[in-house]
Amino acid sequence: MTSFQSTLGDEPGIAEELAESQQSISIAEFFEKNKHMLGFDSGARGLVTAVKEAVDNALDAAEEAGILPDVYVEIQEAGDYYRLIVEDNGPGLTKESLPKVFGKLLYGSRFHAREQSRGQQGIGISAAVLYSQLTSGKPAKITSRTQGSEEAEYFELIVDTDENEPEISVEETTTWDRPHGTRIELEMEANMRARGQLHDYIKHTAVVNPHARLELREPQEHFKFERATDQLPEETEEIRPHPHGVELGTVMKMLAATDSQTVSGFVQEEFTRVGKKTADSIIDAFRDRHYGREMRWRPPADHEEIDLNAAVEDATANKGPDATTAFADAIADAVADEDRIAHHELLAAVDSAAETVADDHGTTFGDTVRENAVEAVWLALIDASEADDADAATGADGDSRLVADLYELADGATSTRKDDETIHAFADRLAGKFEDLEDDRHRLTRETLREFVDRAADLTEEYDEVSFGETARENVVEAVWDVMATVPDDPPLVRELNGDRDATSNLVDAMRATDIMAPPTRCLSPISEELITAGLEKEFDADFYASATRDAGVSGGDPFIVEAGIAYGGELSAEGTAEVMRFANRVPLVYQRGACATTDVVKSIGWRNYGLDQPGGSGLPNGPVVIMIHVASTNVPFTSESKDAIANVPEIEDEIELAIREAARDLKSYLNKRRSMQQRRKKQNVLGKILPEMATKVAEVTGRDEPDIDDAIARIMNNVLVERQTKANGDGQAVSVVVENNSSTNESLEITEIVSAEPTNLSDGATVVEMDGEWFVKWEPEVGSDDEATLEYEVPDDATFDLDVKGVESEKLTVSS
Ligand SMILES: Nc1ncnc2c1ncn2[C@@H]1O[C@H](COP(=O)(O)OP(=O)(O)OP(=O)(O)O)[C@@H](O)[C@H]1O
Repeated sequence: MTSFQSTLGDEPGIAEELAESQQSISIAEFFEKNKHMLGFDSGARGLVTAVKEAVDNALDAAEEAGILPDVYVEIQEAGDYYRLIVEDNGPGLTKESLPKVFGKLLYGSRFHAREQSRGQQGIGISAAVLYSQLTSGKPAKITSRTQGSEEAEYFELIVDTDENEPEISVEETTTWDRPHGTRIELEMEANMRARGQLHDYIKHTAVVNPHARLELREPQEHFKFERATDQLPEETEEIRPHPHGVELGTVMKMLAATDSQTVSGFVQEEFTRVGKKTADSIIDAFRDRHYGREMRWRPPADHEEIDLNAAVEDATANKGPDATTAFADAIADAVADEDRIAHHELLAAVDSAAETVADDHGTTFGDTVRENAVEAVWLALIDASEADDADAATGADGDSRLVADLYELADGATSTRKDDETIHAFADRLAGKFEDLEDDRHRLTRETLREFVDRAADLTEEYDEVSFGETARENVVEAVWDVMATVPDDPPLVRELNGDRDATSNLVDAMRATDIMAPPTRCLSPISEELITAGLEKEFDADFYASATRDAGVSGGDPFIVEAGIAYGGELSAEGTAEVMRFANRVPLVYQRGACATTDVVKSIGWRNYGLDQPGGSGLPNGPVVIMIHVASTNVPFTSESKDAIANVPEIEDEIELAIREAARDLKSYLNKRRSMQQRRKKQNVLGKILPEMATKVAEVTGRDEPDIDDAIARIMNNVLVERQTKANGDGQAVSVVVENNSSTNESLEITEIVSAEPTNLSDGATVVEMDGEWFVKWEPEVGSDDEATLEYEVPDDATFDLDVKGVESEKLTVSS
């Protein structure tokens, strides 16, 4: 039976017919259909996204111009629609760029800049315009006034989705009371169901942007967040990409575009943190990959009957006996001086011998003589047998020198469990591979070396019935590669590399393998530990706050910094799981929590280790905790264009984890301390109840005075005891404050006596301040463990006192006055 498919190709013109319906799609048309990708999937969400795009742009623009941002957001009900107005005091937009910014997707100033900014793609605000025109049919109304201009520009426009170009309906100049800035008015089908997310976005934006003034007026509520500081975030600078993490395709593009001619110039010019020395290291690593290394063999030992002098002399003709001997001696000495020697090193030694001897003897040693000498010595090194004593006795040939040399390397690199015979058989096979090499300089890449080792190991396993596992193989490769020499060949020029995928891939590998200083962080603007804590304190009434800012890392050539903060206890809700606050480049992320790398990392941490409750030992911890994470990067890897969630990039996840753990360690010590203080308090309460009863009983039985309970409690609890004693002294009284440190640590205290009369005869170290008829007498004694300090003064008889002690937690302190 003939199938439909098999006849399809026979019909003439069908491919042509199909081809006719193929056409390119404009990016605007694409996003018109796929608005969910940009965060405009519903009316509720669309409104939040539009606010976010406009506010992020306003903050970016003002900061870039060095202006403290002032952003006003208003949402009005407008019949069937909502009207969104966002006004900023930024630098404004020129008449030429304005229509494109709002009426063309993928148009912006940040896509190519390696500098931290909220905006990245050049899609955000034009997508909001697109969403508004799609749902309300109304154009966007934009007013903008640039600094110093008399008038403002006013436009009404939409995105022409066929062309992805702005379609302007109104264009005029107007007056505006703001000296500079931009005002956007969009109408859209929307609702306020995502009010919570909207408030969170504005509130959290205020937390991490304390230099901004933000106002939100919506149909039901009105918020104003005043500036908490006049300090703009440190200005960021654009940087070049870092060599760690740039992709192959990017480097190929960069090679095509660069003005540099050499690879050294290219890496220094186009990348950050690459100077001459680093460029040299990159080029060495590149040579290893591109050209391979040359094997270095051991020079002959004394017991080996290898006469390099004779070899050179035999190979040298017509130079006269003296010059020939001197030439041979110089080469043999140079070889003997090396631990190991590679072919190109031998070449250099022969050249140097030729120059010296030529000067001394007035003869020249041309290329042919030199080549003959190199060949003769090299053959002697790699071809000869090593006649050891045993062989000499039996007259048998020893192993080849290569076998002996490789045997030693392999023996040192493999476990002692492998017997001599196995290693020997392996070395023999590996040496055979070197001998078979077409390149008699014994030059090979690491991959080829690995193939040689694998082949030799496979054969050894097969014929000698022993195992030669992965670790042993890799160790042998490492040991041999280690003694091999990087070749001195010049790297290809940029024009030769350009378009050569394999060679460029070697360069990319070389850049990644080279130790290079972390990228400069002046392109980033982290919030800082201090401001994270301040922000959390402002927002959450907790008992404890911790924060951590990590050093910069690199991902995809872009530097990034991760910061974390934790708030615990206090007024935070103890019910349910921890609240996770996510930020990227100071922008709160309000959607897609479950798809975000930050959430994944928080869930993967064993929070029980840090003193939090975590059912099942994984997932979000329970309790009164807020965990805040900020990822700052010149290019945050979002999971989608709507920039809701950070992708699972391993280097970034590692740093997120380290930042959280750093803050969590502080939380753990706080919780541990709190727990031990709670136990102390419990114990002290019990003692405080039992001891007085016992004291009374003991006094009754013995007929003595009741002992001092405070003293006893302080000693049992290992507390610091501060006790005031007074004694009559003529007209007045002598006061001593005794500090008894029963704890196991040294303590620094701040002790203040507030006295109603002027004190005299103060003991050393006291300071006195009089205020409104009260004298504040202050000492700051350091009291060692098990030590005591006595602070003294005198006052008139009728004086009253008040003792205040600081520097020791209340649970570890007993004050008796
Ligand atoms: N309020 C504003 N004041 C001054 N310039 C602005 C303003 N809004 C936008 N721009 C300029 O317009 C460009 C495009 O903005 P758009 O929101 O489309 O993209 P973006 O912010 O660069 O990136 P993303 O798509 O990630 O939001 C910005 O890069 C910026 O140069």
